[in-house]
Formats: sequence, C-alpha cells, structure tokens
Amino acid sequence: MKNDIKEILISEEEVSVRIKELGKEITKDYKEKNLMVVGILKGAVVFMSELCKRIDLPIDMDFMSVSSYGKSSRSTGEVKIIKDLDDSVEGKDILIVEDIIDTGLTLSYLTDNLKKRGANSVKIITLLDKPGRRNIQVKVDYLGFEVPNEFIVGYGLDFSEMYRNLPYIAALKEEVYNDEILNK
Ligand SMILES: O=P(O)(O)OC[C@H]1O[C@H](OP(=O)(O)OP(=O)(O)O)[C@H](O)[C@@H]1O
Ligand code: HPA
Repeated sequence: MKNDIKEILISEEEVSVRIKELGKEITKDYKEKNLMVVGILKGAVVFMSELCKRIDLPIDMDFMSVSSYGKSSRSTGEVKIIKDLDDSVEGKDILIVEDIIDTGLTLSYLTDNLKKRGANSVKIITLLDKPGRRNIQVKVDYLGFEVPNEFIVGYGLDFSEMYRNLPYIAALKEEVYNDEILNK
C-alpha cells in the first residue's frame, strides 16, 4: 500500500495538532448552542472521531451517506441521500463534518437540505479543501488544510475503498490511479 504513495503531504503529527486547535475553536464557538455533529460517510469517519474527542461540550452525533453523479465541470450534478439522519434537526446547531471539499457539490446540497429542515444554524468543517476543483461556491467555516490538485488518500480518504486507514494524508501516484481506471 505504501508503494502507491507519491508523497506524504500532511504528517500524522500535523493532523493531530490541527484537530486539537479546531476542537478548541468549536468548543468556544458552540458554548451556548445545541450542537449536533453530522458526519458524511464514509470519508469523514476518521476525522470526525478524532475531532469529537477534542470538543469539550455535550454533543449529538449522527451520520448521512450521499451519492453524487455528474461531478464534471459541465454538469450541475445531482446528489441522492442513501442514509438519512435518525432524528429531526429542528432547533439544532448543525456542524457538517467532511473529509474533503472538491467540486463543492456535496456540501452545497447538504447545507441547503439541512437548512430547509429547520436547523437553527448549519456550518461546515472540512479536514481538507481542494480549491482548484471548485464548481460551486460553498462557505467553509472551519478548515484543516488546503491541498493541491492531486488524488489524495489517507485519514479517511480512499481510492477504490483503499488507503482510508493510512494515519497521514498523502498524494497517490498517478500510475496507480491510471492503472485502476484502465483495468475497469
Ligand atoms: O466536493 P465534492 O466534489 O462533492 O466531493 C467531496 C465528496 O466526495 C467524497 O465522497 P465520496 O463520494 O468519494 O464518498 P466516500 O466519502 O465514501 O469516499 C468526499 O468524502 C466528499 O463527500
Ligand atoms: O482527492 C480525493 N481523494 C479521495 N476522495 C476524494 N473525493 C474528492 N476528492 C478526493
């Protein structure tokens, strides 16, 4: 698995330090609020579990799973909910947790969707931002790191369901990515 890595972009230590900082910031900002943390499966799981341990407040945790089609630059895209929240978000202060924002399609859809359900507020935290790929503008409230236009794996992020368990954030070698596509 490690032979497929082109470069480690963010080390385990750097991720851990940044998550502690983000946890402190969120603890301060949500003191008087009704915080509900919503993780987007599956990529956000590793980040969310580390982040929640750093938030010193009572919180609700839930997950959603979505699938998106048409992420190409010419398409407006379509997002479908595969797994919804268990409970109502009415009156809750929602913090959507993502591993990466790329075209912006997923987070733009989810923010609108949760606002329409009557949440008190909806904010976004993402571990990574790849601004070079953005099609739809989305306001990111809390950000871990900006990453270049590479295929990123590790810390929850996959390529073909692999590499999610790498403890750091890395760029995948282009030949791994191209071989897999050619073999399909
Ligand atoms: O900004 P966007 O272009 O919408 O891309 C970002 C989304 O794509 C990835 O999910 P993916 O569909 O690969 O599912 P996964 O989290 O299960 O890997 C990632 O986890 C985000 O949810
Ligand atoms: O670079 C990426 N890696 C893994 N999953 C992703 N989903 C959007 N961009 C990426």
